[in-house]
Amino acid sequence: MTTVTGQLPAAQDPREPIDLLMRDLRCGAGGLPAREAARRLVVYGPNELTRRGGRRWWRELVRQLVHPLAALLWLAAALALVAGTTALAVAIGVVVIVNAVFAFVQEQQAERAVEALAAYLPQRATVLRDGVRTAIPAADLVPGDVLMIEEGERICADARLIEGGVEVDLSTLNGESLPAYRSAAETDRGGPLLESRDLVFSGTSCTGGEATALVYGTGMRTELGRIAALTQRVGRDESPLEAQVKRVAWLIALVAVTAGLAFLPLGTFAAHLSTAAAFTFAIGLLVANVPEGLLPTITLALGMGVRELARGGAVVKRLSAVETLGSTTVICTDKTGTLTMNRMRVTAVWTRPQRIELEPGHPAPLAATLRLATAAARCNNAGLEPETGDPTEIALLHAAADLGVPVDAAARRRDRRRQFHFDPALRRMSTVDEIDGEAWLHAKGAPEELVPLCSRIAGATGDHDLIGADRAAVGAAVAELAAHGLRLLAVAVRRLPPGPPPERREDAERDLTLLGLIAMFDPPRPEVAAAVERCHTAGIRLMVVTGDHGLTAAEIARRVGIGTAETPIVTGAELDAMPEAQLDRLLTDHRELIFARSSPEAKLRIADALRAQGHVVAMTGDGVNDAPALRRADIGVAMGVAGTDVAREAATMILTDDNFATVVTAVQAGRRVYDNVRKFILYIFAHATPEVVPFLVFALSGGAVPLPLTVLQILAIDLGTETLPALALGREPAEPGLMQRPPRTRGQGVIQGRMLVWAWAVLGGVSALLVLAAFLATLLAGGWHLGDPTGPGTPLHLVWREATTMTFLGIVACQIGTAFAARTQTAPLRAVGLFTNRLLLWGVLFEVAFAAALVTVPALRGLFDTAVPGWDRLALLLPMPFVVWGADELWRARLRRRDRRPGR
Ligand SMILES: Nc1ncnc2c1ncn2[C@@H]1O[C@H](COP(=O)(O)OP(=O)(O)OP(=O)(O)O)[C@@H](O)[C@H]1O
Repeated sequence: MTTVTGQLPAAQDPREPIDLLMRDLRCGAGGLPAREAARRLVVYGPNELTRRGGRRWWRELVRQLVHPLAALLWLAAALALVAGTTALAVAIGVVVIVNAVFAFVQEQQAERAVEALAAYLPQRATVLRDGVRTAIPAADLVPGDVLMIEEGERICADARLIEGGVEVDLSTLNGESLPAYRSAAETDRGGPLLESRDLVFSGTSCTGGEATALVYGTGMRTELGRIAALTQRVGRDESPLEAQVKRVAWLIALVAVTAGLAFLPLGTFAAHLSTAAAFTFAIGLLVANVPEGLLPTITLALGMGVRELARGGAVVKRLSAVETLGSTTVICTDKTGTLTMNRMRVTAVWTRPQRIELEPGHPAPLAATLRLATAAARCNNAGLEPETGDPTEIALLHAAADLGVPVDAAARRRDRRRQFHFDPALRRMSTVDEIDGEAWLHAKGAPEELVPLCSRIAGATGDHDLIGADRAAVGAAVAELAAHGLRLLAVAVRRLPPGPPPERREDAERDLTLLGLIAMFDPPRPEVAAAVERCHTAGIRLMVVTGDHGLTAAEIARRVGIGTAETPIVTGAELDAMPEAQLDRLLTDHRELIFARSSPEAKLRIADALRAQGHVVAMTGDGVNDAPALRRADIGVAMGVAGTDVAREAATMILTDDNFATVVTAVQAGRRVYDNVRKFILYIFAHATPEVVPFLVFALSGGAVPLPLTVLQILAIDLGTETLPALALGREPAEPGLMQRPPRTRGQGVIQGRMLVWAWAVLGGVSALLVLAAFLATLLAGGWHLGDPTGPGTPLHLVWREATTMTFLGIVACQIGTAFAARTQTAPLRAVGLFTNRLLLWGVLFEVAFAAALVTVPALRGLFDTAVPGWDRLALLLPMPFVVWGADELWRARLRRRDRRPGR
């Protein structure tokens, strides 16, 4: 190994001859010593892109102050100023600013929730340190490191290949979608750096092959770092929910403006107000009804959803995913590692002369069995001390060791001459190994793939031609073992003719001698059965799409509750031959299906067919080839542990525990967040009726009934007392029955007719009646008669102030009832418990304190035209929340009865 001097490498040309580059980087092919790497890390800094911080947040804040709804409010403030009501103009100005700050904080929080996700998925890289393969966090890579690149990995630094060749997807750097081949054997001295055929770059991914490379640029000193200034911020897409709410917000703003304008003639001609007063009320109506706070509140709720999902093991990349998850109708899941634990154990070894169950005290293996175990240990890339590599191969090594066959990794590496990697499409791999001067091909793979390549089979007395009877025996063994849910591998060998080993796979993997079968068990994850059950009650369909044998998949699926004996098993070959119409029929006729021996293309086809039928599809995958299907599904789900970086990049959601149950939990969380958004929209909408009706009464009575509520009081409700309870509703726990109802249909709006009727007519209607009754009762009790003047200086002015205070406090009281009513959509409140949302209790306390301050603090009293009502009046307020909430309970009970009626 090269000794590293105390000096730091100077800037170098990555295309100079490799020995010069190594000299410049002061490193060798054996990698850096760990201590030198640590020192370089201090000097070069972590291998990360630094954010351009600075004044960005200012821009965000200003954006909140000038967005169209805020502009509308500014206009209202200007009009108020023109109308001579400076206090109102100032109040509106304050409202816009407070709102902007609020929205800014909410959006920042939501954004931070998404950004914090990176911590859940640390990128790792494999390097040689002190000559030993070591996995390190990608952030610790330094120039001079020797990096090992494998298929499916994201390349995390700029590097020069020193061995091997890889296909890389450079699309992040040059937008080119076709993979490029990069090889240590090529050299390019001139031309653009990105096109050099022996260089690979940070931010790209390896889609095939493997290579060793020398890192020369990390962090901001990479090609990606150079263009990072343009791409640093992850784009924030607007979710359909946000787009919908934005549309509704605009619609309501339009209604508010129209209502405000309509009030002008109504106020001046019907209520005989002065133009200035009519203006003031019109502005009040407008300000009260423009739902400027709605959107940031929804963004925050989605952001909180993202954070909560991440804690539960599901990292989503976009806010909108939370919402899509909630409407998932089909989950297409693979089997190994998702439904099962990916903890393989060989249970049986089958050869033509002997079948051994690998239990303690199993019989001594015959020569044929030992030969099979030896081949399986050769054609293997795993290690036992410590356990490294693919769980299938680790299990094979354990079995081989158990049968007394040597499994030493160093010896295996020493004898290996060539390897044909495991190809998920071919479902087999092979190695060429030199044993006692002879070259042998060792192959293992799915029996359907490997047996057709065999012309001979190992028997009790030596090898013989593979005849019909042997094929039948192998077929029977496969069927029998797979029906027990066992995963099967066939193992074969071939003695190669002298000379260099074949270059091409097809030339090597032929004329094989079948040694036998290995059966292994991969236990289902214990939590999966309950998750499957949850899917069943929630009306979510399940499809198993696996690379494994149909019978194995069907048995494992049956054990976790997916499918029955009648569930069709469709193999990859059958699917390939199936016309679209037949596939569509199959998907319509069966709620659950098993797609076995399926290819990544099959996944894509299934996802497309399901989506064309209107389904919202969540699809799991972990390989490089799964990326297109993951992109095409509504929710692509990649595995955080076993998945490749390429799959993770294509996915919308990454499971940090690879567990199917987590997908279901995420769907549940998605449903809950969506529900909660509806809850606070309901709550915010409900106040419109009790706020608008008093104005109408005033206007329609031609001013004979004095104004029951002032503009500033409306502002105090909408932008003061209600804010915290609305936010708290976004944190409601899941409502009972959340996973007992069918998924919502694609395109179903978040705001529906039934909900508006509920908000405006039921909750709002009852509230309006109550507050008007309290207002009129206070006026009448104070000696007022219809038409009596109540303006400043009149004898009844104080009575009117007391009465408006009652309207104001009445609305606050009713909204407390509404908040509790909004907590459930159909279930009775007792089913969720009164005290289960602590935040809401705090919100209500704030609401009461805020309202009390407006009524009791003398300075505020003057501004808001309030007065302290007597105890007898206050007592009128007490039942109000209960009446609103009670009316709502009755309404919900009616809905429950209707939904239960047969035929619904
Ligand atoms: N390391 C390996 N060497 C040779 N053959 C293998 C190896 N791993 C798997 N196979 C064979 O390829 C088949 C498909 O494996 P693949 O990994 O594509 O799917 P799977 O893990 O069985 O299922 P799923 O798609 O549900 O994760 C296996 O059933 C097995 O027969």
